[in-house]
Amino acid sequence: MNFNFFKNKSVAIDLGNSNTVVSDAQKVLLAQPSYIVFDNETNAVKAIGNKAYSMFEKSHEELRPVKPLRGGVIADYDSASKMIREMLAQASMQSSFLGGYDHMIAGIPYYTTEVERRALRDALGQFNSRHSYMVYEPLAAALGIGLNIREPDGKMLIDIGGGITEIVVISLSGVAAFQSLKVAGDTFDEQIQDHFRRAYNMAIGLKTAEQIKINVGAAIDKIPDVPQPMMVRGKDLIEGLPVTRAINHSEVAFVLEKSVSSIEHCVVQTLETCPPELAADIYHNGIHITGGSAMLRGLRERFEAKLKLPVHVDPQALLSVSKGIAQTLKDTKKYQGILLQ
Ligand SMILES: Nc1ncnc2c1ncn2[C@@H]1O[C@H](COP(=O)(O)OP(=O)(O)OP(=O)(O)O)[C@@H](O)[C@H]1O
Repeated sequence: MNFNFFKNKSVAIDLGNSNTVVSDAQKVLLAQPSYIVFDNETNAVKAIGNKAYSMFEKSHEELRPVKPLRGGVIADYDSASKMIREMLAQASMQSSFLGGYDHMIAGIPYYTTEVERRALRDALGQFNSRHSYMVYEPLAAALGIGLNIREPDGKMLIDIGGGITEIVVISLSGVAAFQSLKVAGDTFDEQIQDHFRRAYNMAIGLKTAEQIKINVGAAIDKIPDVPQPMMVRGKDLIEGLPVTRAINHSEVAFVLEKSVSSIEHCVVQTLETCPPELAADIYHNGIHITGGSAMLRGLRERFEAKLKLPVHVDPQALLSVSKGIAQTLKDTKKYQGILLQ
């Protein structure tokens, strides 16, 4: 007999704008795009995660693809709840025979309204869990990259995800200064898509725009490892015919300039509003960047040149939040101070 079946399980959920990561205290159980596809007529769930993402922008009227989160928070409650349920099931995190989960901890952006927090709380409430908590994502990310957030030592963390960028100064398990802006990976994709339309009368999908960003995207022109230009396929808006066109990293850097400089501006503002003792710590510790969009080429070099500070990019930028939440699962007593009801 499997005795684990009788033991309550605990689960960490990083419900992101672009990706959802489900883990237990030890390991990642599932990491998939935050997408769900419904049957338009019956409202049944047709696909979630990778499969749903592959159907995006390629479906027909019988299917309804939904991206339930926008700007890092739940925008479509019903779809988000169903997506979480299906993902937990896929991650083999069905509740135990004896009834539900022990702990459920989910990440939430630092800058959220009470209504947005309630949406996540309610989505977790559908499960029978003895304790459910939320934790601010930038604090979880800091834990995930191995920073000691409890000591009286200022640490600046920039989390650039899909829908939101959060810049926080952490000390004594709390946030001493912060800025949040809804400019992140999705904005980059939209700007690339828009550029093709305006400059070349060429329509491309958002998934293609994301591929361009990942393959040849950059935050500056002068980068150490220059990628090969990418051939992009799309549709000519005037003739309606398929066309291809090459794009290189310099052009993408030009397109992303406005968004990247708005993030940079917020980092400067956060440093300006930061108490002097903590600013001195940051000058010593440097800045940590995480979240999937931290992997944009040249971002580190650009921030270092602008801020004259060491900048560390997290090598596991897509997983820092989930690793941090998993750490709080391991010892909920120790982290009680950062767990929100
Ligand atoms: N190599 C890369 N270069 C640039 N961007 C990347 C790269 N890899 C992934 N991304 C982008 O990272 C973003 C997803 O990051 P992440 O999973 O941290 O966000 P999220 O947690 O889902 O979003 P949020 O924190 O806003 O809720 C996407 O926009 C994706 O295109």
